[in-house]
Amino acid sequence: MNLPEKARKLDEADELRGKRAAFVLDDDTVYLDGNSLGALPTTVPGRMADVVAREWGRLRIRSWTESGWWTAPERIGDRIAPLVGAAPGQIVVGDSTSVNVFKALVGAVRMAGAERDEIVVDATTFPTDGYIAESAARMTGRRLVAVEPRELRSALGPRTAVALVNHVDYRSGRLHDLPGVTASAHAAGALVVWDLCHSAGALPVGLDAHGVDLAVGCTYKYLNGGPGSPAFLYVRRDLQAGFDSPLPGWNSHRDPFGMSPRYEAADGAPRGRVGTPDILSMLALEAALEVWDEVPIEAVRDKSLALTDFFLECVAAYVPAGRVESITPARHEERGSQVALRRADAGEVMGSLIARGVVGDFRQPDVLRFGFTPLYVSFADVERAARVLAEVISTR
Ligand SMILES: Cc1ncc(COP(=O)(O)O)c(C=O)c1O
Ligand SMILES: Nc1c(O)cccc1C(=O)C[C@H](N)C(=O)O
Repeated sequence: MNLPEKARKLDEADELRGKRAAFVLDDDTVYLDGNSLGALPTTVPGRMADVVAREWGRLRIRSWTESGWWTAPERIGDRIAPLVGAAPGQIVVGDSTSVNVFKALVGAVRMAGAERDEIVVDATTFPTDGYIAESAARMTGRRLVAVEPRELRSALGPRTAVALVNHVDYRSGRLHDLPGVTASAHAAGALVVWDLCHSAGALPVGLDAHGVDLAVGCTYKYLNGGPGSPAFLYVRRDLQAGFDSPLPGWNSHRDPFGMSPRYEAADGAPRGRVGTPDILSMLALEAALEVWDEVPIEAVRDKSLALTDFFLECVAAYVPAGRVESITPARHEERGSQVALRRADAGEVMGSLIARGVVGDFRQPDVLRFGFTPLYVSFADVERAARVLAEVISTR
């Protein structure tokens, strides 16, 4: 069977194929950039029109209560919860991932105790996490220790307050061992904060099952919340009472409208809130999450692995050996939902791919990054992307 035929067969058998119609996409483009900005779900424009015209335009201030604006951060957190394996009441939506990394790290250091004087961060982290961790370490008088992911488990010890780890590496697509690293952190008496930006909505995370302490993630990638949609913060239920937020804004007060000069933290997930939520973005995200109704995250993972396997197969068949090198692990247990190919002229190659309708990312210094969003990427897309990649490379 040739590869286009194989793609057709795989698409016919794909139980998620109907979900593509739930997104605004054009058939001329193969969109492999959902790990940077997810596509627009068809549920969003109508909902936004209603939020603006009726809830804001006509109800105005009444919408904080009558339209459920005030409680949106917790309500939408509960909608994300099953996708990352969390029971309700532990996730709050708001702010950016960067801000939530700060809250989680400083909150964890405060819970860990004074004798634990190190913050460990994975050395390959997405830059914002590293920058924030450095600042959090300076502010809390801790030492920042950057460790290669494969050495993380042995680096955790009696001095570790908290480790901040990316679940999936944004550049290589490597999936880190969340159960193993979490268990090692706990064995060392330390806490762990996971950055789920590249795994939430792409694969099962199992936050509760693995006893994760705190986690953060963005919602504009695999959760399709839109540009700059708010991030989320998970604090495990039994840690919530001890979570002392470094940004105790009035929205996290036990009685915000009491307007008391004395701060008293709210119970539960709302303790992670800060100031007034970004309602328009937040409600766009809520509408976007409707596409997940009746979609098991396990089915998404199965298709994701099938898509990345098929892409690697097509690249191997179409691109002459030695012209690209995959830096994404071949083993399923170590692979997220993207494939990263290394080539010295990756920037120019990605430019040509985009000009031919295959949209991925270039990441410094030499990485072609292709993200596979199982809800709307087809096997035919995958075959076409690999074929166009081979054409572009053959001209260089
Ligand atoms: C792993 C990771 N963390 C954090 C961020 C950024 O977070 P923010 O929402 O603050 O821009 C990204 C992507 O932008 C990311 O890939
Ligand atoms: N957040 C982004 C943005 O505001 C503009 C462009 C790209 C992004 C991204 O999300 C980048 C992404 N985190 C990455 O893994 O490279």
